Amino acid sequence: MNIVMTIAGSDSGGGAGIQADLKTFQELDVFGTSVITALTAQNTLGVHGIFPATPEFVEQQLNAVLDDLKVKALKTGMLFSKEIIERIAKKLREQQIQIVVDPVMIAKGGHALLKEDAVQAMIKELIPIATVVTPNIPEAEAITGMAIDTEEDIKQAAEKLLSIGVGCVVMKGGHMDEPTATDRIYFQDGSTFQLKSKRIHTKHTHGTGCTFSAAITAYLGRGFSVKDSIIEAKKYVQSAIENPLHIGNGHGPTNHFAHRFHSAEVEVIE
Ligand SMILES: Nc1ncnc2c1ncn2[C@@H]1O[C@H](COP(=O)(O)OP(=O)(O)OP(=O)(O)O)[C@@H](O)[C@H]1O
Ligand SMILES: Cc1ncc(COP(=O)(O)O)c(N)n1
Repeated sequence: MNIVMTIAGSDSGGGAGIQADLKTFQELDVFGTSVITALTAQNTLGVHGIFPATPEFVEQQLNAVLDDLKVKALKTGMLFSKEIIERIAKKLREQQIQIVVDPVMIAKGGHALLKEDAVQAMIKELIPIATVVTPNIPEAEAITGMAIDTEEDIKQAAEKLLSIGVGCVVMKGGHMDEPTATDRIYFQDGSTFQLKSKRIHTKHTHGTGCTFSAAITAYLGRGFSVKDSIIEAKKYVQSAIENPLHIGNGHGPTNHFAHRFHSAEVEVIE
């Protein structure tokens, strides 16, 4: 059995964070373990409160899992503070685990999930040891300090991220004003490709980023290449967005059952 891990925040509403990650892991046939950085009181309408774990307790969870279980790949999501990032990075530097960093900063409803002073710690400590980083456009802007409006801006921002040391950058296009949902992928060796799918006009996109990065992690844990993991993860998230569950009164969650009966079309452009 392939074991993977998520280091993220809990979403009581079940749509994002740890809950989205573990559902994705289960659906994609890997054994999911978790390190919870913070509890959020949250539903599809927004975040009502955050109760962070102490950095010491985050480290205790991480040690408990890693001392016993052979984790092949892991993802990080909501990390909340610089102290938590520093603890996690110190431990992960000693491990041989493929790391997917989803640099979660702000929830769909606008609530901050990462303290402002933690962005620098993410850049210095975590991104350099990551296999893949998956920023959306606002996150890429916060990390690189540049405004991103055009395709050329996306390429330049990706190059800045690669210069920090990460192996592969997935610039997610969910926030771009484009008729398709296009993700642009850049590798250290200069190779690049795009993943294009139909843009779904829906408000039910709570947890799309979490689901996508968890799916990449699941496929890495199963031994897929980085490129194939990203392609398969895009298919999983596309079918989860195309078949919304229509639950809750706000931004409803992605549908983790969808891939069982619906295979989504994703165009790979080399
Ligand atoms: N409306 C949409 N239709 C189709 N695909 C979408 C749509 N919105 C986002 N995606 C896809 O979902 C994945 C996640 O991208 P997105 O930009 O939503 O991440 P995110 O903003 O980090 O998500 P979250 O807000 O959940 O953290 C990407 O593959 C993106 O292309
Ligand atoms: C615990 C947690 N982690 C991540 C997100 C981001 O997801 P979204 O941007 O869809 O709100 C969230 N809302 N809550």
